Amino acid sequence: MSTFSSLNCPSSSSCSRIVPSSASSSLPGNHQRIIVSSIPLQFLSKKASLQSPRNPYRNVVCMQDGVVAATAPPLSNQTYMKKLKDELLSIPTSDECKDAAGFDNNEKESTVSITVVGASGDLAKKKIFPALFALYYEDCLPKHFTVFGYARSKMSDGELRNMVSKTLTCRIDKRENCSEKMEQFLKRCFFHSGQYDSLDNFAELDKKLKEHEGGRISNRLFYLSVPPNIFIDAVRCASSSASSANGWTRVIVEKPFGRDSESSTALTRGLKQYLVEDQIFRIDHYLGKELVENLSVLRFSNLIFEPLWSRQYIRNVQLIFSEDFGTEGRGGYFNNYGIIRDIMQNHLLQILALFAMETPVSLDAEDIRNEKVKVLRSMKPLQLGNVVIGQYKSHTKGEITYPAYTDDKTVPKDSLTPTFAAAALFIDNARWDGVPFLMKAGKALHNKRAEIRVQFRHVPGNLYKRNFGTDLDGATNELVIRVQPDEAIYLKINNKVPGLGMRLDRSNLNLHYAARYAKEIPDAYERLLLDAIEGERRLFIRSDELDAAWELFTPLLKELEEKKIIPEYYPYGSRGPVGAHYLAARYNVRWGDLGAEH
Ligand SMILES: NC(=O)C1=CN([C@@H]2O[C@H](COP(=O)(O)OP(=O)(O)OC[C@H]3O[C@@H](n4cnc5c(N)ncnc54)[C@H](OP(=O)(O)O)[C@@H]3O)[C@@H](O)[C@H]2O)C=CC1
Ligand SMILES: O=C1O[C@H](COP(=O)(O)O)[C@@H](O)[C@H](O)[C@H]1O
Repeated sequence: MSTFSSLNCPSSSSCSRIVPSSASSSLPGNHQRIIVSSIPLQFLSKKASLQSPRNPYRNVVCMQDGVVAATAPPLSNQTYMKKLKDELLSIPTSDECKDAAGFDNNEKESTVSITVVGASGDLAKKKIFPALFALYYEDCLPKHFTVFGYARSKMSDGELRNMVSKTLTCRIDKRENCSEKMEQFLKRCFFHSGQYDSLDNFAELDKKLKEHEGGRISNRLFYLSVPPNIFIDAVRCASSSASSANGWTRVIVEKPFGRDSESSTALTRGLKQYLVEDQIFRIDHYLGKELVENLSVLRFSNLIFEPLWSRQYIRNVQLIFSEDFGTEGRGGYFNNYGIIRDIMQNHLLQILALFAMETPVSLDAEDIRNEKVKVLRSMKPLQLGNVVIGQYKSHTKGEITYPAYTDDKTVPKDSLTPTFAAAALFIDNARWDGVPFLMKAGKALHNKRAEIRVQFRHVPGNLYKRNFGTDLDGATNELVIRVQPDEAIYLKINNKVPGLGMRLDRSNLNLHYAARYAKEIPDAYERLLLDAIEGERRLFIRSDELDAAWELFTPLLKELEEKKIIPEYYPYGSRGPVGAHYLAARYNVRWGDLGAEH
């Protein structure tokens, strides 16, 4: 354990001398600041009156006796520790611990304005406003913040509030002051109607933002929740007419980031005419999901997994996404993209990269993203022969007839767009050579699920071989990380059935989140919005990652379209095309989600 303390500091802002020490010394106002590395937060926070709104990597706690402390994660390098120390020392010594926790030194003088561009749309209503409210409800937003909705639709502030209020919920419903909090939150929400390509309309927005900022340092976050063809216009106008003059300006960009390498490069080039890379936050909401974030913790903070994490012990890895509903309502968008672009090229590939990367130098965003890029660049572009595509067709079950994909009025009757795909990918590096990474994603299947399955090799010279019968594959260990629903991590092991005989069965060592943790899991958008406000880029996609991801998929996507490959049709609500089984069988793999007990 390394402990640091600040010595002889006349005031917090002039504090610059930090020496490693086993104990911290006092600061004016009976406050002390210590940074402790590699100590789980619960040991520090026993006496805590308030824990930082976030995050495991920058925990700042305020203790009742006035001690302000931060934990640094294991693996933190010197640069990270230095940054953390500087940050901690810049926290004002004030009795208002709350203000100090997690926010920057200028909290009292600065504001954050969040503008949701496309505020009248589906994503804004469904995800963005509710996530912002949840952050407010949890006291995670800075003291001075304003939310602006921006869209072409005409709406008054009251109408926006009315629209937003319909989708707000109190995630932690035991709190009594929920409706009061909603009222307070809605009072911070405003609307400005304007065109996405109008410098004047954004200048009007700027004027309104300034009125709310009241002369404080202004930090501005624009969330582009509009169709992709509008991204560049909106960024041009926001950056030219409504950038912050004295604080930061950041832009969250929603997927799709293009539809192939060329269009993605053009989009990046377009954005970079007006923004630098550090201002662009490309969101992939799967990176904000609790169990995806936990992947690195599981792997790098437990001795038992990392030594097994290679071709030596792992037979195959499966990344599975399924939804039990079709593209209802989004057919117009979906038909131009298809499931490979919608889910595989981003969500599943991001999970794969996190899963397979080498240990990063530190938990800094750049170190993690560097490792992810290396994985992506070590992969071979996908071959048509390693892919199966499908499309759902109508199916009648009892009284109910479920529609075919092409029954959607916004989808052409002869559409070949895949709503299902399975693929085998390979990473050409020393750790993963020859290990199939199988992906499967589909809409209108029999269940809704996202999971990672790791199937281990056979036990060499297994003494209990004869107890397993002929199905040796069925007896190998499997680690399942269920991202959703009903989050869980379980490991399938072989176990002796209690009794006088020697019968083995398969059991699960099961970490079931609902049973283990009382706290509800935050929505991915909450985590990502807070990260963007805090300038934490770890969970956002860097442009070179995006380029590498498109390079893997673009040749295949072109070939599918040029050759007009016909998808295998599967009934709505089924387990998908049988072709997916043949693809897996080619690599001696069985899909783990389709077994008798999974
Ligand atoms: N909805 C979802 O679940 C998800 C969406 N996304 C992405 O997020 C972004 C927003 O999605 P979503 O809210 O569904 O999109 P919408 O189609 O609902 O569009 C959002 C808003 O943009 C404006 N708009 C729509 N079409 C046009 C157009 N052709 N020209 C100008 N303005 C238009 C409309 O506002 P107005 O007319 O008032 O200006 C609309 O309310 C998209 O990039 C989408 O791909 C990503 C993941 C999931
Ligand atoms: O990005 C997308 O994700 C959703 C699934 O997200 P989830 O968090 O509900 O699992 C998917 O329905 C949509 O097609 C896709 O664009």
